[in-house]
Amino acid sequence: MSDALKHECGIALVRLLKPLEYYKEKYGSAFYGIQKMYLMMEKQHNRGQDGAGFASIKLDVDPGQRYISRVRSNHAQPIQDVFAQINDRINEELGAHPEYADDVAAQKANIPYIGELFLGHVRYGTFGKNSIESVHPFLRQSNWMHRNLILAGNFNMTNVKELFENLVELGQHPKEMADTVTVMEKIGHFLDKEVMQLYQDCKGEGYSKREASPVIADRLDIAKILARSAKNLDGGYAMAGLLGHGDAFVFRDPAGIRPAYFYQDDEVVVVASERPVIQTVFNVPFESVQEIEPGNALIIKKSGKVSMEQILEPTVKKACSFERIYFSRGSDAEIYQERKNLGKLILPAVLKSIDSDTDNTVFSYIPNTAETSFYGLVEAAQDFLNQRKNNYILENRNTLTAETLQELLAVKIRTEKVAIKDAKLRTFITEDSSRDDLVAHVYDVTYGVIKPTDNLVIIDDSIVRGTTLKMSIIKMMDRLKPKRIVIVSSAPQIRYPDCYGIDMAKLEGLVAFRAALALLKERNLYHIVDEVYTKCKAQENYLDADVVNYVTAIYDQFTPEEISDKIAEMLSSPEINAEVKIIFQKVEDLHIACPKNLGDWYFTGDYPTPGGNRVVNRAFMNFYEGKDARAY
Ligand SMILES: NC(=O)CC[C@H](N)C(=O)O
Repeated sequence: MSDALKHECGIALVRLLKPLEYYKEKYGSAFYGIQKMYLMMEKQHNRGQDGAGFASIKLDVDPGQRYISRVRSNHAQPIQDVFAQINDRINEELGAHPEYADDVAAQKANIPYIGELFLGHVRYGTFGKNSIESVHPFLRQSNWMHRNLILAGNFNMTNVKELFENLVELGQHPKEMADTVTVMEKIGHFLDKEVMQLYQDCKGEGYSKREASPVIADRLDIAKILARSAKNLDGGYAMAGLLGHGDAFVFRDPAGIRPAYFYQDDEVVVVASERPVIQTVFNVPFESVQEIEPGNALIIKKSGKVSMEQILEPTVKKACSFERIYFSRGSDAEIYQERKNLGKLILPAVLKSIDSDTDNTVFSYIPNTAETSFYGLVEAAQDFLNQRKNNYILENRNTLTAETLQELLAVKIRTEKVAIKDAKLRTFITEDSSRDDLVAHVYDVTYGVIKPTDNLVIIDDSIVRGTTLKMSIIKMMDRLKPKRIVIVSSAPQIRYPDCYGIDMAKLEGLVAFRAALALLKERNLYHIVDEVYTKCKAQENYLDADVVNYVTAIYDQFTPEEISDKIAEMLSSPEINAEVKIIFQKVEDLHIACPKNLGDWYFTGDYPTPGGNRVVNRAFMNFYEGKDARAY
């Protein structure tokens, strides 16, 4: 994506099912779990670079011994920083105590971070700021082992404010309004309740307080706690939690908006936000990694018992399609094919834009995430060309000479690496004066491969704000003096805000929205903007279930092509000599390419939870009232 879009988070959970000695013997180190966590987090760095955090739990320790460790960082390279801290500390201890080297029991007793249960997180915030306090995992401490709660999630709730109010209604006094704290305190509240209940039961059965503690831990019904806590949640989430004594869970929203995958054998249980992370780090095949089903929680009891339990009734599955288009790594077997299909399916529109003149067209892509859809586009273009050659040969088979046949077969689809991101330049971009010129050079171009008679087709994953296209890419492409620049977006037009984990909560930032406004103005239809506002305003105090997305009226007046053409016009400027065209994927084709991820609210306004309609209304009102704020 040429626009920097802050998005996503990644979770990583590992539970070692065997005693630590086993890993020392088999893999040469009792720090096996930490090493795996490092890899799992690094392999998800694409999901978040605002911050990273790690927590670990040692099972079965004696009172007085530390059993929970946590490190968080919001430094420039947060994952590196977290593991540098962990490494330093471990090496310090091992250096000071050479006798620990082969003594796993001593390592576990004396060195932090080593343990049997781990939770990691990489963050791009969608709520609050990027302070260290906002970095996951969050920790709710207690002197009772089983009441310690550690939480990390890839999530965004549309109703955090309401959830926060609920806590206050319960008499609580949360010390901050971070969304993760709110969710954690909610789970914490029901955890406390469950513990109380179990304690009463134990008491009735004649257990002493001390005896009751492990019995409570054993009997804790995680599914019940989660079901109570999740009742009013409205959002997209994959929430991972650990309890101090060693239970763990990962719980996914009922529409399956946010992703969560797991793997299990007799040594480990592993959860991550992306499948290939688990495949690579544990060297296991595609089929052995499964999805946590929507509305379900994977529950790992301290005993090692693993179960999948339904927490909430699943709704229609609307897994986020942006995961497939852009966020998740394309190394996933399915995602790789899906991205290629996105490229393939858009070829007809591309051919139309270049009058099928493939001889005078160079195909390229904007690095790096669009590379896979580029391969798909080019394969489809090759098929098209072959078909054309076929037809020609069949039609002219009587007159064809060896030379013309050779000439014909030599014709190829022209592909070049035209745009190269010059990442280093970004750090200079500070001052406002001459900023535009600097920004223009964020992308470098390859000279000498484009002729003035050529079309230049560039595929990108998606176009959000269009700023980089306007300020840099199109300007730099124009220096190559093509006849026409065709920008191809493998995603449809982004028309509506996200409220489920992508930090895209403002309408006026979206180039499609600005284009629609411009068209409304041009055609003297701007009164529709006022009408939409009035309708949104009237719904302000409605229950979420009753709110309708009226913002669709802004787009309803126009065909997608009209909006695309307007976007092209807005991204071009008088000094650009080439004709600029923009093509977006059709929503129907997106669904054909990515059939398992039908969540498309940012393209269609079709939100999978009632809170989504409230958010899009709020976003519109924020725009209309000139408020620069997130809409949830
Ligand atoms: N992208 C995410 O999943 C963010 C998680 C959470 N909402 C935060 O801001 O910390």
